[in-house]
Amino acid sequence: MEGEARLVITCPDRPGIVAAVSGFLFQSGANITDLQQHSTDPEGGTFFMRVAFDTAHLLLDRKAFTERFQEEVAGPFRMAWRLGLEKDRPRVALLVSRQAHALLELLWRWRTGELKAEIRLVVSNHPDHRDEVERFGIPYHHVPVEKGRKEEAEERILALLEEEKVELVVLARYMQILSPRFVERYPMRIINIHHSFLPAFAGADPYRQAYERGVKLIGATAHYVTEELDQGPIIEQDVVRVSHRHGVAELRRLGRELERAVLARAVKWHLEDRVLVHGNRTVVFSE
Ligand SMILES: Nc1nc2c(c(=O)[nH]1)N[C@@H](CN(C=O)c1ccc(C(=O)N[C@@H](CCC(=O)O)C(=O)O)cc1)CN2
Repeated sequence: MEGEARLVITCPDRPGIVAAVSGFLFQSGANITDLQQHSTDPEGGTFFMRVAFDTAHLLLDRKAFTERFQEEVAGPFRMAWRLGLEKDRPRVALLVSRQAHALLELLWRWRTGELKAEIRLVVSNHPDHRDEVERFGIPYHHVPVEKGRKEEAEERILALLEEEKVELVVLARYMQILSPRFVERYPMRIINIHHSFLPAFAGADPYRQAYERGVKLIGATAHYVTEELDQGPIIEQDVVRVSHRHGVAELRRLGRELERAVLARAVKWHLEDRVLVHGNRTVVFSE
């Protein structure tokens, strides 16, 4: 629904949370269209909820709604929460290196309206994809990463992200390890597609690792980026069967299909406020 709002909540589990939230929304004249919840342990665990509702009334006074919710519900239940509106368009940057399949998948899904975001720029350490990106009407910034001068390159990228007030960074096969300084600027707001079924084959060239191991499944993993390479909270994964008949090139071809779909689903769910992080795990509320 174009006019939908969603409250996303994390709090200590206890009786009465759903009643308090749904009661508040009822009193506010809102009609709940979807409500999903999860508790890590009803006896003193952590409670997660995503409730979607119409916003006809909310558009009248978003400030008053949020102030009242904080005072009447979030404060008493010690909730961490956020309010997202379907009409919001988070500002997104896409980073890419040589391989463009994941980038182009995101651009196509953005163009068709599936990804409800404002893609403000594409940044790459290679010049290869300028023409394709500019055909989508999106600025392309080539920021080469010279050996031993990664910090300078990151400074340039961070300046571009800040200038565009970027809220989400997507690594669409961007093959540079981000420094702790970069990562801490965007906590749980950098999504990477790793080309293996993590935790198997973290690091570089996972398809060759998979071939040499003789696996019968290969996969792709979309995760939030943390300082530790490929260790961040997993958002989405998928696999495909392979066999002795597949060489490394064929594994890469089959893997690219997975990478495109897995990253697109992860970005879509993040944009729709469906992903909550708890430690190094995620709670993902389904479509
Ligand atoms: N801080 C983080 N940065 C990045 C992560 C991450 O999880 N944390 N994921 C990677 C993506 N990636 C695998 O999915 C990956 C990218 C790059 C490398 C790597 O060894 N890069 C070398 C340079 C290689 C080159 O120049 O071609 C390096 O950065 O020194 C390993 C894994 C993205 N960043």
